[in-house]
Amino acid sequence: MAHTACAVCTPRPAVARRSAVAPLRAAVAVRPARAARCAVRASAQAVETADVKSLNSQFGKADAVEVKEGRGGLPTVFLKSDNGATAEITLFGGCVTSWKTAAGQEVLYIRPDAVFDKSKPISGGMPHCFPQFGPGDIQLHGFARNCDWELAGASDGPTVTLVLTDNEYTRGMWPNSFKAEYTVSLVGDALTTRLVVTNTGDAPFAFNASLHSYFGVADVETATVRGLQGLEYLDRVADAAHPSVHKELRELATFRGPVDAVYRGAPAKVVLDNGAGDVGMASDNWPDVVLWTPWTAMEACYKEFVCVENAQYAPVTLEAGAAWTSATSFIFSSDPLIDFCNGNPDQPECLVYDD
Ligand SMILES: O=P(O)(O)OC[C@H]1O[C@@H](O)[C@H](O)[C@@H](O)[C@@H]1O
Repeated sequence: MAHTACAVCTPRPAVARRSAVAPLRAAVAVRPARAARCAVRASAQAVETADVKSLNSQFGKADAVEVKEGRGGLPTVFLKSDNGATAEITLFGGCVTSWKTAAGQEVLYIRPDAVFDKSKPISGGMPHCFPQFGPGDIQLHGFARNCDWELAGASDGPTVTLVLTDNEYTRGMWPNSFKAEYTVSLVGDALTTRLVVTNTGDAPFAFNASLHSYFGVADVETATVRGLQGLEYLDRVADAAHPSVHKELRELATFRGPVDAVYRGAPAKVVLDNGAGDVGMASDNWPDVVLWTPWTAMEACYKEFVCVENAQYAPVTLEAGAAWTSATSFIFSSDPLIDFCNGNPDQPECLVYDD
C-alpha cells in the first residue's frame, strides 16, 4: 500500500539511564459513561467533544487519573503512577499516545504527520487494529482506531477502562454486535494493556486484531528485536495480500530496509532494543508479532521509530456470547534486561526476560 510521507521530524528526547520498575498490578471497576461515536473522515467538526470536566469528576482519582483535554483538545485520560511515570490515553481511538518512565523517557512515538482532529486515526502511540488487521474487506486496520471509546471505569492503580460497542457507523461496514473493553494500567514504570472482545450478538463473527505499537528508536538501523529466531514469518513488503513465507534465522531481527513482517506463533516475551535501553513486551494470547517500518516511504521520520505489534493475525471466530482476551505488559529498562534480571530475578519486569 502507499504510505503517507511524514512532514516534519521532531528531535528525540534525551535519555536518562535507569534500571528499576515497580510491581505490576491492575484493578478496575467498569461503569459505562456514554455512547461511543466514530469519526467520519474529513468532518471532524461534527464530532462531539466529550465533557472532560464531568468525566473527570466522575472518573478522576487524585493525582493518579485525570481526564482533560489533551493534544488537539481531544478528551484524554492522564495516568500517573506512584513513582511518577505517566501515560496518556485518548478516548478517540482508545489510543495510548504517551508512556513516559519516571526518569522522563518517552517510550512511544507519534509520527510528525499525526493529527489530533479525528479526521484520521492517530498516527502513532498504540492504535488498535480491530476488527480487521488488513488488508481485507473494510478500511485497512478496521474502525476501532477512529471511533470515540467510552470511558467506562478508573481506579487509582492507576488504571482506566475504555469501551467500544457497535453503532450505526461500525455496523455500516461490519454488521456485528460486539463490545471491546480496553484496560490500561500503569504501575511503577510498567504499562499493561488488556483487550477483551465480546460477541454481544446472536450469531458468530470472525475478526483479527493488533495493538499497533509505535516505539521511538535512537536509530532505526541499530534497533533490534529479540525473541523471533526460528519463527516462520510472512513478508508483506511486496504484497501484503499475498505475502511470501520465510524462516527467521537471526537472533536479533533488524530494520535495514522496508520491513512488514508477521511472525506467526511468537513467544510471549519479545524485547526491542531501542538504542536507549530495552523495551520488554510480555504478552498473553497475542499469538503473533508484526514488525513494520515504512523505511524511506516516510523519508522525514522513518529513522525515528519502529512498530512492534502484538497481533492476532489469523481470524478468530467468536460464538454469540463468547469473549476473547489478550494482554501485554510493557516495561523499559535503560540497562539491558538480561543484565538487570541476572541481579534482580524476582523483579516483575524480569518476567519478560527470564529465559
Ligand atoms: O496505518 P499506519 O499506522 O500508517 O500503519 C500502516 C502499516 O501498519 C502495519 O501494521 C502493517 O503491517 C503495514 O502493512 C501497514 O502499512
